[in-house]
Formats: sequence, C-alpha cells, structure tokens
Amino acid sequence: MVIKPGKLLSKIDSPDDLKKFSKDQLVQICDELRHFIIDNVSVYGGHFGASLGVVELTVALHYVLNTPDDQLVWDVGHQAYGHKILTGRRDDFHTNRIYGGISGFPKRKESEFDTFGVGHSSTSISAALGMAVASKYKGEQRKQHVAVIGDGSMTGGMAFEAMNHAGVSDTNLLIILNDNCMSIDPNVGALKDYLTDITTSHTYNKVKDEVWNLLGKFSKFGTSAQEVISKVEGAIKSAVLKQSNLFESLNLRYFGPVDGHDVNHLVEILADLRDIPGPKILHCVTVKGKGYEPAEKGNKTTWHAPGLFDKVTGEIYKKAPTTPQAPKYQDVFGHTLVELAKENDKIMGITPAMPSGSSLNIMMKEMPDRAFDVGIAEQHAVTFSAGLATQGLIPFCNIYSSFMQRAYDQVIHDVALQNLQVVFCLDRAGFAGADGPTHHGAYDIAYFRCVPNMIVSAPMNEEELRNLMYTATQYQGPFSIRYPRGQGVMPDWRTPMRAIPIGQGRIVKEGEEVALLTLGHIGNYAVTACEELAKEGLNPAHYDMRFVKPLDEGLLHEVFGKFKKVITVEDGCLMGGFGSSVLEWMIDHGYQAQVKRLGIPDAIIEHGEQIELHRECGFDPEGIANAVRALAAVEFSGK
Ligand SMILES: Cc1ncc(C[n+]2csc(CCOP(=O)(O)OP(=O)(O)O)c2C)c(N)n1
Ligand SMILES: CC(=O)[C@@H](O)[C@H](O)COP(=O)(O)O
Ligand SMILES: [Mg+2]
Repeated sequence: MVIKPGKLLSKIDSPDDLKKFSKDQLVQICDELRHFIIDNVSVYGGHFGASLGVVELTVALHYVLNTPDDQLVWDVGHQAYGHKILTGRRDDFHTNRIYGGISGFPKRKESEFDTFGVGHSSTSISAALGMAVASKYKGEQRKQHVAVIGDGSMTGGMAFEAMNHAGVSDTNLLIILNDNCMSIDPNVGALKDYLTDITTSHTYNKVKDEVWNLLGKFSKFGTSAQEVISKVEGAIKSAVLKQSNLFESLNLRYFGPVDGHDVNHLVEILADLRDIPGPKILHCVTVKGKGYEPAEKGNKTTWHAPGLFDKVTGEIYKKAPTTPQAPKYQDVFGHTLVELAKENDKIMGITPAMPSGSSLNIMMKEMPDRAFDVGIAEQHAVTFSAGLATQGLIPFCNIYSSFMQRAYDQVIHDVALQNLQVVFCLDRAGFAGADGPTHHGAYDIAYFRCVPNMIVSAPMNEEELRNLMYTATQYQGPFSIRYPRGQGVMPDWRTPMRAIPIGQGRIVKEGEEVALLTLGHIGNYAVTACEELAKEGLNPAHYDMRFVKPLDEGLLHEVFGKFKKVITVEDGCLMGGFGSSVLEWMIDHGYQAQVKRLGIPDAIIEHGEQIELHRECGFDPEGIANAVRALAAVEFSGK
C-alpha cells in the first residue's frame, strides 16, 4: 500500500520545489509532512518521535539552505525521515527499512542530499566541521555547513571533541542543538540540567527575546544581521551570561533557545544566521513526538520506535501469542542481573544510554544506587566500569555490539591490560535487522578474541545466558557474553544458575560424517537444519561450542579425531571470527579436514529482517542444511 501525500507535499520532489511555496504555506506543508510520516510509520514501522519533533526544522532548513550544495548533516539520522521525504524519496518511503528498500538512516550512496552516513550518534559536528574546513580550503566562501544534533547525542564525547576544534576553526559552521530533553529514554546528566536551566531561565529569555526584536528592527534599516549581532552580543554576555555560557566559552556564538516548532520564525532565524560567519550554535527547543498526541503525551521511550500502530487510536499492535513465548535475551539479562545482584552486593550495572534497549532499566528501578545510565558515552561506560572494578566491585557493562566498537581502546587499555573483572554483555550481536549495517553487531567476535585476558562466550539459549552471567561473577578478569536482538527459545527460562567451566562446550547431538560447530543462539538454526536433514537420512553431529576463547580443546580433539568434514556457523564476521579460530586450532594441532565456514562475509550487508539477512549470507536453517548436503556429497581428499 503506497500512502498518498497531502496536496502540497505531493508537489515536492526536491527542496527546489519546496522553495516555490510562499512562507505562508509552510505551516500546511509541515502539517502534511507530519501526517505522511505518521501514516507511513504506523503501517510500515520505523523510528517515530524524533522525526515528528524536527518537522518544522527540516522544512525550514531545506527552505533556507541551498541543499545539496550547502551541507546538512543529521546526527544519528533516525530523525531524518522528513529530510528523506523532501529530498526525492517520498514515493519510496513505504520501503523504509525494508529488505531491498531505502535505509532508515541518511546514506551517501542513497542520495546526494545525504551528505554523511550516520547511525551511531555524536558524529555530526566533526563531519560538518570537516566539510566546512574543506570548503574554506577550496575557497567556497558562501557554502553553509549545518550539523543537527539532539540533546542526547550531545552527551557523547565526540560532540565535545568537535566543538573544542570548531571553536578555533573560523569556519562557516552552524550547529543546531535539537533539545527535546529526551534520548531514547529520558536524557541524563549534568549537561541536560544545564540545557534545562538555560531554556527556563526567565532573565535569559527576556533579554534574548529583546535581542531578536532588536535584530528585526535593525534589519529594517538595512543594518546587517552580523552588525547587529556583534553590537548586542557583548551586552548579552555581560548582562545575562555572566556565569558564562558553556558554548560561548568554547568560542561558539550561541543563539536561542528558540521554539523549534515555529516554522516561520525558524526560517527568519536561519536566514539571519546564514549571514553570520564563523562557528555558531542555535539552541532549538522541540517536543519529541510533536503533533501526534499519543506520542507527545504518552511514553516517549515507547514512541521512539513503537512498531506498527493504529494511527487513529494510538494502539500499538502486539501479536497475541497462541503459545507461551520465549523471552527476549535482553530481558533475561535484565532480570538475571537483578537476581545475581541480590545475592552479591558487589555487582553493579552500567549502560550508555540504552536502559530500555538493554533492559538494565529493571535493575535501575530496583537498585537505583547500583545501576547507571551514563548517557551516550560508551568509552566512559567502559573505563567507569574499570574504575569500579579496581575497587573490588563487579560491573556488568552492557553495550550493543556495534556501539562497543567506540570503546575498543578502553576495553584493551583500561580493562584487559590490567586484567580487571569487568563483564561485557554485548546485546544486538549479529544482525540488528532493520537498522542495517550501522547497527549490525558483526565484528565483536573478531575484535574481542584477539584481546589478551578476554573470555569470549555466547549462549545458545536463555539458560546458557544465565549460567554464563553467573560464571562471569566468579572469573577474575574481563569476560564477554554476546547475544542477539530478539527472543530466545525457552519459555521456561528461570532455570537455577550454575557455573560453566570456562571454555567448555557441549554436544547437542551425536552424528556421522559431518560435524556442525556453532556459536551462540544461531545454533538453534542448526537444530532446525538437522531436523530437516534427518528426513533425508543425513545425520550430522552438532556441537554448541559456547566459548570462542578459550576454545574447548577436548571437544575439538574429539571433533577432528572423528570427522573429516566440519562446518562452523556464527552470526559474526568470517574474517577473524569463530570459524577462523577453529581453523587456526586445527592447523596448530596437525589435523586435516574439509572445513566450511558460515557467517558474515567481508561485505556490507544492508538492512532487512534478521532471517532475510541470515538467508542472504547462507546461514539460515536452509543455508546450513545446504552446506551439510554439499559437504556430505564430496569425497574428502586429504589424510
Ligand atoms: C554511539 C551510539 N550509542 C547509542 C545509540 C542509540 N541511540 C540512537 S538514538 C539515541 C538517542 C539520541 O537522542 P537525541 O540525540 O537527543 O535524539 P532524539 O531521539 O531525542 O531526537 C540513542 C541513545 C547510537 N545510535 N549511537
Ligand atoms: C537509532 C538508534 O540507534 C536506536 O534507536 C536503535 O534503532 C535501537 O535499536 P533497538 O530497537 O535494537 O534497541
Ligand atoms: Mg533528544
């Protein structure tokens, strides 16, 4: 079903079309854009509240800027649906995040209006500054460079590294701080308090409004915005910002806060700011979910990415299960951590801005002094955990596999080199699904297994996750546990916990001719494949290895002693991953076998449902079965 855009929106195929409308029509365009987003996301899914909150900003930016010549960078990009719709992707928008369709994030290869590929947060200021410095170097004086960054993303260290540089850069850079007081969960930290203070300060806002009024009056007499600003700037600084404005102190001219939902005012301000050279920041106050009551008034975290819903009633569809359902791995983590923490007062929980996504919110609610959301700050989360560990505490640091890429140095330098007891729980390991390549947890096996002291493990089901978490509390060093997005396989998952000897795998099924060695949840696909193959008289053995590091050497001696045909299966990159570790072991121990490795190839795998991506890479149940069939059919030519 293709959703029809409103009357004006249907005429906008590019920002040039938008510019043909009068300023008076912008409110209607915003309204139509907002409804088009609501109509589409309710039926096809995706991120929601963030895009609704920047509708006016999006329209104003494309109305004033000369995109794509002027460079517009969206931070994270989950709020860029309006941008996509106004820049030629309106008629493809129903394919958003669907296999083969457009990406849910800006992507350079998708459109010339997508100046920078995003998905991970806090990169926009650095990228836009790079573009601005390049323009300066090339003598492109009038080119605008704009980074739109949320208050949540502003908590990421990179944003501050970039502002520190921007403040001495003398470039044509505008940072737009889209402040809605929300990350996915409510935003946290001292910066949030600071932004609230500045937004609600009565004195500050009174003077600020007078300044804008003055600006309007001066403009009428032909005085340039730049002259006005420099005249009043000193006065504002001494009268209002005596205690110093954080951004001003970094040499960024600060404007705002302004109402981010007044499209006409935004157009005026952006046009004025375009004429003011140098690095500057515009603080816009917006409401996440603006214009859709259930999202605006309801639970904003739920409406960040609600899934499909009835746009009229606001009811979010939930499939009514006909059979008892297995829980999500994240919930097994969340509940198990509380269970462990009740027994062991050294256990602490840490998440960088994903309390709901990781289910650490369960512990944050029950034990608020022992569980921390540290903001979008993966590097800090790891070193903060290391600090806790030096004092004899046992931090469980839960970070999505792909976000952990940010904190790799901290894992090595601050944790592994000092052999500190930090438990890394890597959620969303393997394919993330509709979020696509920026979010796939493809590399963690490879990047963790080469780190000295690190234990690398993955549970095949809920019981194993619980046992591995328990085991980790007893190991005096870094211990990582990876598990995927979504559900496990055990409806009755609250099993008593027991320690697993570190490096011990298990036999799932005895068999002949071919041995399947799997790591983690993906092993359940091998179970399904074996059931199918049994119907054809094929009977491969199946081993759940559980650990990549250390490998279960006893089990491997058994496997390579008995089998000359071996298949490894992992939902991680093939290069340097689990299969590679098995091959290395085989060579080192003088075995010969025909080994087929299934996993993520050396390629960018786009977005889609997890099963579609597994199929594409040949390790869905059918792909595994095919690999067994193929190997069973060939003669082993070695010793
Ligand atoms: C490095 C990194 N960590 C975590 C995330 C997950 N994440 C995506 S959006 C988001 C919240 C961003 O908040 P904000 O920038 O204020 O945008 P809003 O959704 O409020 O518009 C988070 C934590 C991410 N994309 N990148
Ligand atoms: C934009 C972003 O990075 C998050 O919103 C991400 O999409 C969350 O993923 P999960 O839905 O797997 O928590
Ligand atoms: Mg926000």
